[in-house]
Amino acid sequence: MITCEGLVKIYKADDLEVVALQGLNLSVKPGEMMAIIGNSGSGKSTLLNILGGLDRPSAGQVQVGPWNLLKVSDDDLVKYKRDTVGFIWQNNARNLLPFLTALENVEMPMMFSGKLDRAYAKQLLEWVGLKDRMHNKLQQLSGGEQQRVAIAISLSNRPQLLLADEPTGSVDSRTSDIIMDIFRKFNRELGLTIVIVTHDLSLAGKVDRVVAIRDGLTSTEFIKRNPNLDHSQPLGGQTPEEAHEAFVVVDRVGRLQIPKEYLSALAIGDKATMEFDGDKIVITKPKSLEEDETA
Ligand SMILES: Nc1ncnc2c1ncn2[C@@H]1O[C@H](COP(=O)(O)OP(=O)(O)OP(=O)(O)O)[C@@H](O)[C@H]1O
Repeated sequence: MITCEGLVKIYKADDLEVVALQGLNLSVKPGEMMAIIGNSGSGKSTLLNILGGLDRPSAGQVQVGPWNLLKVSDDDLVKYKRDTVGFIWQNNARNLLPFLTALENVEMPMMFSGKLDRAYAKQLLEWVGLKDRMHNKLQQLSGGEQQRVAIAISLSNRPQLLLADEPTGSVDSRTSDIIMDIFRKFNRELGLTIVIVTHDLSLAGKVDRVVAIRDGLTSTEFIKRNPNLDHSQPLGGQTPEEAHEAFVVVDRVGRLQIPKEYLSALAIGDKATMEFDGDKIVITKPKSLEEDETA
């Protein structure tokens, strides 16, 4: 569904350049429900905005289904945003209208794209557990309920891909569990591909795969230990390490990222010695640094 190769995003402000993504690789299969985790400033939102067609990449490759998002024309990008992708933000005020009912809010994007389908709008609200509240105005709903309306809206045009930026960032842990269960239901029953961006490690146990981003690059990948695990059983509170098997990401040309804490523990600066030891590769501080530097 998604392939990013060597994805680069540079923001230019006055004379300053910020390299938010520096050659990121990522691949997401159709029907996968995965999370991208990283610290503040690691490039998560930048990646999601590019995948959602809200921002253009600077270089590299980014393909979502049949769409090449580096080369797509502005007109096609509008079609892509309308038909292929659904978006959920942490701050749902961005796509909700408080003076309309939940149902009217879900119908609004359908009207914009000329495909009003009231039965489907009602079905979506029922799926997110708001059957009895669909005629309430948004301002009469709680924050968690509004977030569920936002999920229904994001699916109103039947996208194949759902992108969620910190979807549980401003709700309590019970509501967070409800939202993750709703995502899982849509993933299973509609085959929806879901990419969730978060810095909340407790969401990790609820997805099939977690990709960690560090400094604009994918660094580590966590894959669920038992993919057949019943997803309806809450795994909340588990860290990626507990619920998943961890792998370091090795890109197509053999590059990998060594965690900063490992490098500083061994006082490795900009050079290291690498030895192949039959069945492992050993990375150590250079034995003869001076020799190395004069070479
Ligand atoms: N529009 C912009 N102009 C300039 N720099 C930007 C812009 N958007 C993001 N950046 C910079 O790019 C880097 C990555 O930002 P990004 O928002 O993608 O990180 P993030 O991982 O989503 O962080 P957070 O969790 O805090 O939202 C940061 O250094 C940020 O300051």
